[in-house]
Amino acid sequence: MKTLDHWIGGKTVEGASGNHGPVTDPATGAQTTRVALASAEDVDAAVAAAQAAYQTWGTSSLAARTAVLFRYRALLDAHRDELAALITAEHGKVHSDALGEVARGLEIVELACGITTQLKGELSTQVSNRVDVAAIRQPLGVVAGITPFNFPAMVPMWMFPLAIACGNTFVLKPSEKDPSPAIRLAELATEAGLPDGVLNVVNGDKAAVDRLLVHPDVAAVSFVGSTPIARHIHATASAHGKRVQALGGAKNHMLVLPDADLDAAADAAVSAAYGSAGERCMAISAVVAVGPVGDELVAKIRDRAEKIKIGPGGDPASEMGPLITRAHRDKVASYVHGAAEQGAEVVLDGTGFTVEGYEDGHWIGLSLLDRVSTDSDAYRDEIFGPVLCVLRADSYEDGVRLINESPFGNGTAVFTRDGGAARRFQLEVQAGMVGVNVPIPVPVGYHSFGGWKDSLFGDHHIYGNDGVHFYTRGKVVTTRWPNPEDGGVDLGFPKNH
Ligand SMILES: NC(=O)c1ccc[n+]([C@@H]2O[C@H](COP(=O)([O-])OP(=O)(O)OC[C@H]3O[C@@H](n4cnc5c(N)ncnc54)[C@H](O)[C@@H]3O)[C@@H](O)[C@H]2O)c1
Repeated sequence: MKTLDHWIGGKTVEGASGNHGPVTDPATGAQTTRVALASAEDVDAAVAAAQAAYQTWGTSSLAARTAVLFRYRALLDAHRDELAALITAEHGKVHSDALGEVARGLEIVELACGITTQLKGELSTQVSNRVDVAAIRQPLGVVAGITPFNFPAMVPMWMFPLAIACGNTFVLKPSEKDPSPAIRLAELATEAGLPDGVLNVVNGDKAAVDRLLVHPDVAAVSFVGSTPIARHIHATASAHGKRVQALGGAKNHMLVLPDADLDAAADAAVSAAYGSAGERCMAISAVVAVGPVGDELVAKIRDRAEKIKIGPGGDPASEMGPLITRAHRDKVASYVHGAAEQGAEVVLDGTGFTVEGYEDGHWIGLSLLDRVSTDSDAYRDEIFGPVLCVLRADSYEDGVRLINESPFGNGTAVFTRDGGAARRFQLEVQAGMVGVNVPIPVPVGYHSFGGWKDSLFGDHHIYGNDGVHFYTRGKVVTTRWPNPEDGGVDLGFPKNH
């Protein structure tokens, strides 16, 4: 069995606590790895390494940082398959989804290479009185990143490449359920020439996070995970004077208007609801069908969903893998059973499903629930599994009201051919990311990623321009140059200008 330790100061470090937790292969249910669970002492060692590295990295040139990031990008590119295999082995998602995850993470590394241009600052020269005003952005120091299990490579890559491009050093605490990709990302960063201590990984659970949140040398915390933990992280780290961005959970809706292309809407609903077994913060988990199209849409979704092949992520024939843990699988199943008791029509029931030869895996099939009550737990809670709820609305207004009543506000989409309705939806819906005729509106390019309401605590979305602002702070330097007789330059404008 593999043992996974911490990565501190550019090398593997065994935990002082000696405590370990299990990592299982979700397809077999068998433990494959024992992962170190950090004590406060281990966290302190990682923060100390990051703080020491910051003394030089924080003032290194933008060109030097960018050069490392370019080399890192090339190394990651060469290790796509290896990283994807690590993801599949511990998370369970199918290899093609794991490759897609690595590709998305790589995009952010590329953005980090380019985004350092935003750090060049602005200068305004008030030549008349020999005053220069320079607005610059500087790094914060040591940043802690705490990440969820569902994108064990991509979410860390949303954070540390940009944070270190901005001159910070980083301590990452990945999910204890699938920690190997994060350790590999750190090893490759060292191989690319990142100085020791700039990126550190402490493995562990709540105890490690508790220490990071109060550590006096941690300047900022980036968190991605569930809403209750995001709320707690934001409150605790803020109370200890840290800058915090905490992205939470979601219940993403898709509004299907009567004029929509129903085949396109059904394709989108199926890929967005059941892709990666629904373990995505951008998964569509509620479709709101407006007017008479509901029955036809449900039939189209059912026909497509029934064809999805479920199996081990490493099998190229599999289109959907298992869930992360057995306990999570059982919880998802209980939502399906509860919805039926609370009046939903169960069109597809994925509970009780198993894969021959892999009976101990964390399997569940696809569930499709129609006419779900807005009071039911299946509708109100984030299920984070392959369960799609369908609701009916009488009108566009009725549908948008329903969506806006959700406490979550991560992503949402509308399917329609009516440009006016689409535009109205973009403006009226309460969510951080909105799609028109697209299943999952994940921003790319220099745009940032983040939600509204209970899907985000803190002011900044992640990566993109918001990321640069989060990982830096502004400083304005005003300089009055000496009098001409002291060697200054006076271009002859009135002295009182
Ligand atoms: N908004 C987004 O961009 C986004 C992206 C991906 C995942 N998510 C959300 O993440 C969740 C799934 O991931 P998860 O189950 O790993 O989330 P989680 O909240 O259980 O765990 C996230 C991280 O917090 C740590 N943690 C857990 N409990 C803690 C506690 N009590 N105190 C301190 N730290 C604690 C975990 O070790 C992990 O590193 C879903 O809710 C999903 O929507 C959100």
